[in-house]
Amino acid sequence: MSLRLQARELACERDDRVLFKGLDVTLDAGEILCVEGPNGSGKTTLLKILSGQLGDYTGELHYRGEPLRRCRERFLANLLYLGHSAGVKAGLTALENLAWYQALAGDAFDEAACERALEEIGLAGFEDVPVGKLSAGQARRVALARLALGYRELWILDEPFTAIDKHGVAGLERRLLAHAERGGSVVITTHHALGDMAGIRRLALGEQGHHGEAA
Ligand SMILES: Nc1ncnc2c1ncn2[C@@H]1O[C@H](COP(=O)(O)OP(=O)(O)OP(=O)(O)O)[C@@H](O)[C@H]1O
Repeated sequence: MSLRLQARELACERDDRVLFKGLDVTLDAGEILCVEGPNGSGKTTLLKILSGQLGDYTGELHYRGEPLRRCRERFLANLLYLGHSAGVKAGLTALENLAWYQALAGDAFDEAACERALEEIGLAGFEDVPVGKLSAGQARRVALARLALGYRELWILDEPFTAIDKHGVAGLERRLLAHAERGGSVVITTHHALGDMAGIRRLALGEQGHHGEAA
């Protein structure tokens, strides 16, 4: 398995409070890492650091053995980051949102692929509905449809299960496993208890000791 993402001695403070320090994270191809911890323990902050969105931390971050700052473009081309909020445009339809994502990623608009992604995520028939008129769970599903749009080897997903029903959660868990099986990697935070996902690694932040990594 090739080493994909490696963080060494990461430390981050907010308002003079240490969120974590001495944190080592490694993520190989085919691995799923679940970052756990109570509210405010730094999960979102860590995911933002790992996805190259924050600079105010100390420690080292490497992607495929190279310092991230030296290969940022290649790293971003291989990354799919889904943030805490659904991050969808309320004034655009479900289909237009996916077209927008594709354009942002520098991909050509592929209407058939977008429709397929929406169907896979349970939104067949809602393609032309403005996202502002969808339910919270449906809007989240529009964001999640990006997981089926093109291939990115690294997924960093912040609370992707928010507002998703039981059936949708099971489908998303299957999608994560399938991604790992084909060599993709995932870093995920969730307050949702993940189902029986063999091989998942866990990283505990917060009260368990802010830098303990469990197998
Ligand atoms: N830009 C910022 N400026 C100041 N403090 C911040 C900033 N971003 C986050 N924090 C603080 O850092 C702490 C960790 O926030 P973070 O969002 O990483 O926690 P979390 O573990 O993801 O929480 P939750 O489970 O509630 O989503 C919080 O106390 C938050 O107020």
